[in-house]
Amino acid sequence: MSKKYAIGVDYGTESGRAVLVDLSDGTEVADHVTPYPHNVIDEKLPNSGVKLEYDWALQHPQDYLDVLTRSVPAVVQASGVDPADIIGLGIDFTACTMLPVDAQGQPLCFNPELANQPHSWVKLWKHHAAQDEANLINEIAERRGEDFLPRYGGKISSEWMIAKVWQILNEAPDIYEQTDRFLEATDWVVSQMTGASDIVRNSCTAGYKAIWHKKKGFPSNEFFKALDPRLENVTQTKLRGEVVALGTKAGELTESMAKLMGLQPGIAIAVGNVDAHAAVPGVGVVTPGKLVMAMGTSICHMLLGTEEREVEGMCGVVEDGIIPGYLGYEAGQSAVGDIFAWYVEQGVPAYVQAAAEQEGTNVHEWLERHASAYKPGETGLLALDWWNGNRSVLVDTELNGLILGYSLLTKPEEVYRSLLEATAFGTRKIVDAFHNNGVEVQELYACGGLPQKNRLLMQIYADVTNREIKVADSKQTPALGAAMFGAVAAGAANGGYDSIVDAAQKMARVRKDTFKPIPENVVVYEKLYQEYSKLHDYFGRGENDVMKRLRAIREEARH
Ligand SMILES: Nc1ncnc2c1ncn2[C@@H]1O[C@H](COP(=O)(O)OP(=O)(O)O)[C@@H](O)[C@H]1O
Ligand SMILES: O=C(CO)[C@@H](O)[C@@H](O)COP(=O)(O)O
Repeated sequence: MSKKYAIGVDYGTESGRAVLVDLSDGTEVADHVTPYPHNVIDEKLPNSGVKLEYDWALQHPQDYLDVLTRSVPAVVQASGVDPADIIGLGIDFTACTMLPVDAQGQPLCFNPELANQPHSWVKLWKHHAAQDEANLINEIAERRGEDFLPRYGGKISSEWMIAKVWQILNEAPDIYEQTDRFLEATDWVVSQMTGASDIVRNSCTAGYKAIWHKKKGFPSNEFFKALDPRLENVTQTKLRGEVVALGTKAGELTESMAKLMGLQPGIAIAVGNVDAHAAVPGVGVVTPGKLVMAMGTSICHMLLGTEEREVEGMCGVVEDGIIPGYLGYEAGQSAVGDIFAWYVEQGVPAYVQAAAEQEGTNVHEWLERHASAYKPGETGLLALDWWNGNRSVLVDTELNGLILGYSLLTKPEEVYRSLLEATAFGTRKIVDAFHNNGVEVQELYACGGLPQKNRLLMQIYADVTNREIKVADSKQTPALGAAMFGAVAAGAANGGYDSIVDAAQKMARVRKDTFKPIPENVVVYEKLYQEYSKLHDYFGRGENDVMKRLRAIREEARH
């Protein structure tokens, strides 16, 4: 039998990439990236120019289809593989990235009459403008003693489905009315490939992002009624749809999409998945004790467990949510690479840019090299990593960043180093929260763009957490994981696999080189972490709500 292949498509925040994978050993034969033509829409709507409010982050659904029709043919062509040997395709996505669709499954923003209404567009995961709704969801759920709250670390995030749906209802009831269903973008893109009129939802986003439970389903209608009487039946109406397990075949590729994607019609399309969750088998983790960090613009922390535990501020624990047979735990930091990008774009003096350019390197690399010359603690700086709020463990998007310890001698590379360290302290908070609450963390596994881009960052993470870090050998780990799920959807009988564990065992690899904690650094970072924790609690747990007061003053000033 000839070699068989699957394709994984990873939808990130700014681009989508396709990877064509050899199913015998996981070799990534070809990959191709399509930057989203409209990128993140956070200032004004395309065409109409309608201005967006603060904290909004939208996307254009056509950009997702462009990834399929540009990157997929590109990998098939570059690999020289016969499309007849490509047996399955899986996708993974940022989440909760959601959109309203009509009865035909078409995004409302495709309708020219609705395109000038911000609420008709895709809300990206980092759309944070539904915080008021999230606060009320939490208040009401707590008052009613809803048993789902502990599964989400005590708080439902404004990034998630219910808060976003409610924001649409509150601010654009007409759009809410015209919505047939609210879908995760990952499920919508799958439906576009399978042409299925009955759209299936994947258990991962349903569980982590829409408060769905394998045994209990969604929260009760009474709960939704208590939020808002207009939401009473939302789970039977606009959130309806069969919820199926990861690895399930959602359907088969349609003739028309096959033509556009350069594939054969009828191949297996797996149900959608989330980027971070797909990365777990992608890095070969199929057992507890190993925390996987998908490190990019943000970090998602993924961990398997055998018992349901309550962990402060975790994003969620979902049965079978990552690997069937285990409880999947997720936590996260909503900005990491994004913070470094902010500094490079907004904070670096011209002489650094000029020096980097002259040396033929990019500003990140220049800063990393110069920051590496410092010992832990030597900068005298300490930062709180809340440039995009705090996802875990405080679950509060209204917190902001802070850098302490500036002097007239402070150098840009010192600030950069303090930002790298701040994000490592944020990860340490998460590791401690799991480990101290009975969900063991023995080793760290890293994947995503950052481990390949910044060695200093990775060493700091090993030192701050005092744990060895293994790095994925794959450059595109979520896409590799997605391809594995595509192979599972196809099944062993067709040259794929019958379970994700089988697929991961054959196809995943980590690099030989690992990052090991350096004992003398660990000691200094322990001291700095204690200081970080004090600042974290002071500004983040209500002792001094100055960050929130500043926000309120800013809002007043803007209106
Ligand atoms: N050398 C570097 N060191 C640290 N961060 C970097 C470096 N180069 C780029 N970045 C950051 O990496 C992030 C992109 O990560 P990547 O994993 O490629 O994307 P995504 O999260 O969208 O999948 C950006 O936020 C960017 O600022
Ligand atoms: O929230 C999740 C997963 O639950 C991510 O999709 C979101 O943080 C975006 O991740 P990336 O920064 O694109 O890697």
